[in-house]
Amino acid sequence: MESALTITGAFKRYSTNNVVLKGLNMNVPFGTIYGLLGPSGCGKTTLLNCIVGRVELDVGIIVTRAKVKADVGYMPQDVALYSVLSIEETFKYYGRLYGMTFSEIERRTEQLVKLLDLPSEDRILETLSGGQQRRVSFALALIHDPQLLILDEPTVGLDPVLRQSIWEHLLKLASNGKKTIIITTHYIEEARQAHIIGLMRGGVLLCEDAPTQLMLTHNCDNLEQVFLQLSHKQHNADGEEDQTEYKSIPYPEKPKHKSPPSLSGEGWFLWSRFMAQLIKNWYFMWRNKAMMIFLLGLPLVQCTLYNLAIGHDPEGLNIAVVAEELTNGLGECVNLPKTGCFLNLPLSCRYIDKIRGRAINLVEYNKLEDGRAAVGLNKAWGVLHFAHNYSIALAERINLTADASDLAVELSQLNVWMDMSNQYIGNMLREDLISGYADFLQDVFKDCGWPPHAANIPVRFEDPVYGSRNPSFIHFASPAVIVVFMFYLPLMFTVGVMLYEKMAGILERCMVAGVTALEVVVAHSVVQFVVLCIQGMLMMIIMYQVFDSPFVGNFFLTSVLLILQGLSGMCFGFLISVISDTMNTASFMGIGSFFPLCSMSGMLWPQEGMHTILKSIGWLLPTSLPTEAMRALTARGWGMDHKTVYKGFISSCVWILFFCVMTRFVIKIRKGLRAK
Ligand SMILES: Nc1ncnc2c1ncn2[C@@H]1O[C@H](COP(=O)(O)OP(=O)(O)OP(=O)(O)O)[C@@H](O)[C@H]1O
Repeated sequence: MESALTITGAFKRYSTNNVVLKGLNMNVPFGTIYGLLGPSGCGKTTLLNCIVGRVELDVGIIVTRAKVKADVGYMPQDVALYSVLSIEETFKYYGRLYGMTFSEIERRTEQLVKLLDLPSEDRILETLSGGQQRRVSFALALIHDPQLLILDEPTVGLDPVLRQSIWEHLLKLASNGKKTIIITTHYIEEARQAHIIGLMRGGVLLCEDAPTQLMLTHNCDNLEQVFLQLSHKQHNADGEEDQTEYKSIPYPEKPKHKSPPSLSGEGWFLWSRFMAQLIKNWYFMWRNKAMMIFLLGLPLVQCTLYNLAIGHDPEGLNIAVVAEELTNGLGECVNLPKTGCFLNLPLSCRYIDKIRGRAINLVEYNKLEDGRAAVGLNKAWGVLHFAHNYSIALAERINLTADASDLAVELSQLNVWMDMSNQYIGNMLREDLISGYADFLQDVFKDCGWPPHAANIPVRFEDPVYGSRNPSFIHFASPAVIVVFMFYLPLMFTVGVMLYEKMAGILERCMVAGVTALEVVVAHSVVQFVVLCIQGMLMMIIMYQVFDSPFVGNFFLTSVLLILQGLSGMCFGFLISVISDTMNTASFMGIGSFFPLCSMSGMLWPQEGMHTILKSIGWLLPTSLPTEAMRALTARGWGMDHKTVYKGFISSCVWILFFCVMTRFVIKIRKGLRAK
């Protein structure tokens, strides 16, 4: 009888102590149903995985009439389908993968829904029972009418009537359609309907023959007894010379003749398969509306929160005031003139008036000890102390300048004790108190007819070359915030989607159907590109239109830089997805990389202020140079001819390349490890 598939001398192990296939030989005649029977863990699934190319044999040869992956219909043990897609969408996706037209898919869907008693086509897979999901999975193996069907326990958990109708259909396929079917099942009696039975135990096939012939040869009434008899023989075979056929062959010392994959794909990139991937991605996003809203809403919310929460000067900060020269306290100030050259009146009132504002809230204390205690108890951020004849001493200091007495210099001093435990608040208050003093003194000089500038230190800050006179932290950090978000949002999306497909076995199932890694990556990149363009646009609108961060640069160049940054994050996502096998590992990698990237990329603090060693490597990080380039583009309006700008672009491109090469490298290493 002509062979549809032969396996010779197959060995496969997952580790040195876990040899699963031990020199297995198998012959599946053309146009038959081959029932592969064996106890749990004997290696049936591993064998089927080797046939469809999910797993590589270490040693051995697989020869099959099926030449390309599309000639095979495969139903894995796990459902491995997109649970958020409907039955119809799933059929369309797989149909398109196999190059079927939409009308062919429709016709076939109708037949299969009837045959397998599937629920309505618009039902979402996750709403189906386990048995219904398995039937959808089975239908997908049949959808393109393949010549070789590999079915891993297709009838488990099904109603006996349905099981019978499935077997009848398989028999029809084998006899009328000349299809070859390899099927594993736990129901031994059900397997009697197969044309050939292969009894597998301990990584070898104990025998393969027609079920009736098997029972006849071994003089048994049923297959169960045959299996028991053969299992005993295999168990006792070790010591007996004449029963070598049951012995498992030791794993070869140096596995050498690895056979090439028995099934080839149809090229690295097929437009129809790529389009099928795109359609599936669209269905996936459409069904995951909550995820998409989150992905597009997150940059909006994050940028808005960032602008509302960060960078604004604190307000309502208490400052204690002890003015010994005011016998009736600060209330005295109300009746004093706010302007004019009255050096004999308490000048502390005019200064206090200058600093009183939104940021500073003045709280009066009678004694210096009380004021200082208030700072100690965190009731005030600082205490201002005016001596009892502060104004007289200050007037003497102004009038006599160089001839003023030491006592006058001492008493004209405004003493301040600050709580500097909070760097930003401490520095801001200090700056306000000093600039307020300069303003107050200038006013006095002006009112007395003296040149106001003489009250200042002789340094004049002209209009800044770049930026504003009062730059804010928010303007410093916003380019970095956009760059970091543009890196991490695609990373999250890519890792989420890729790991979901990988962990559910969906990716492998698609690859068995012929999809290539290139098609998966390109289809994902197209979707990701659209998503990241929208995300980037939203962030730019929030940052530069709604909240008015300075933007004096070239919009096109800035957009290109952000897109490159997004692609770099996506490629990092690919790398994390191939390294990690679980969401936990991926989360650790994502979170673990987030903080070093934020702290060392100049987002929170200028790189110039970092430790020398960190400074020498910090610029290498994927967000460092692009952040500087973004600042140069948006705040300085520099172009591509400037080093800071083009270095940002080069950095993003190099990181994209690096992540891609590393991803390829990790895939290769992991493949090598699996093969060992
Ligand atoms: N990816 C893997 N890594 C390591 N060991 C594996 C892997 N896959 C399978 N094994 C081991 O190989 C052996 C055979 O597993 P396999 O799934 O092929 O058996 P099976 O006959 O299909 O069992 P069942 O009928 O329960 O599905 C088992 O001991 C299993 O633990």
